[in-house]
Amino acid sequence: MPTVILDIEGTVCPISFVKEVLFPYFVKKAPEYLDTVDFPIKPAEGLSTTLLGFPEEVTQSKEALLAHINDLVSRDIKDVNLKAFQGTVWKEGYQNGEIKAPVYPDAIDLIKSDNKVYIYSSGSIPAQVLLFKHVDVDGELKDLTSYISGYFDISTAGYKQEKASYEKITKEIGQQASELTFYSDVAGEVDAAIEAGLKAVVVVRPGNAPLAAPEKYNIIHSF
Ligand SMILES: CSCCC(=O)C(=O)COP(=O)(O)O
Ligand SMILES: [Mg+2]
Repeated sequence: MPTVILDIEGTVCPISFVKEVLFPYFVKKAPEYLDTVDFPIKPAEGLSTTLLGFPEEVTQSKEALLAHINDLVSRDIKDVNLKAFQGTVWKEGYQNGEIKAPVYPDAIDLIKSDNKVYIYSSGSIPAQVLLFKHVDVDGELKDLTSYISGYFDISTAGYKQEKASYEKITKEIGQQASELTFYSDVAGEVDAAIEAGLKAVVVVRPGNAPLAAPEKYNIIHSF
């Protein structure tokens, strides 16, 4: 049974879903969440623990923290604390039906196939699970999590353009690197996976950034 590792944004769902739905939802809701904690933030349970991961100088006031968070979002910085906070906020949107994940039909077919499927995204693992629990299939919500063997994010595996992250994932999965195929829209991620000995394929979807050197890669437009 082949084993595949799938990126999310730009691979199994459109980049526009992340940039035009998930990020704006987070930016709109984040202030309300910050209203639930006292500033300067002190060690406590729940959201405060996540927020204390941000640099100390920005956890002194709501205004400073919001400015920092909005800056990270606008530059699409893959920051562990930001990703954890985003997952917390998106949970509300998925649960109240405002957010549904537009996973490409061919990606749904792959996930439901005989392949062993793992996910590796910069989005936090709780955010990944929410996404695959709330997949929009012709207007109906479907939960695909039972088809997924495991999840990796930047807090568990490391950054996606680093060879060591794929070595760690290979060890966790417990197969030879050469038996694993990683799919991503980002050439730097595919390069890192190949360096670690995995097979890797670039997925080109509508709206993805153009590749600088397409001739270097195995490319697909759908699974
Ligand atoms: C649950 S993924 C949400 C999107 C996100 O925050 C992100 O950073 C996607 O990055 P990817 O590694 O999937 O391209
Ligand atoms: Mg991606």
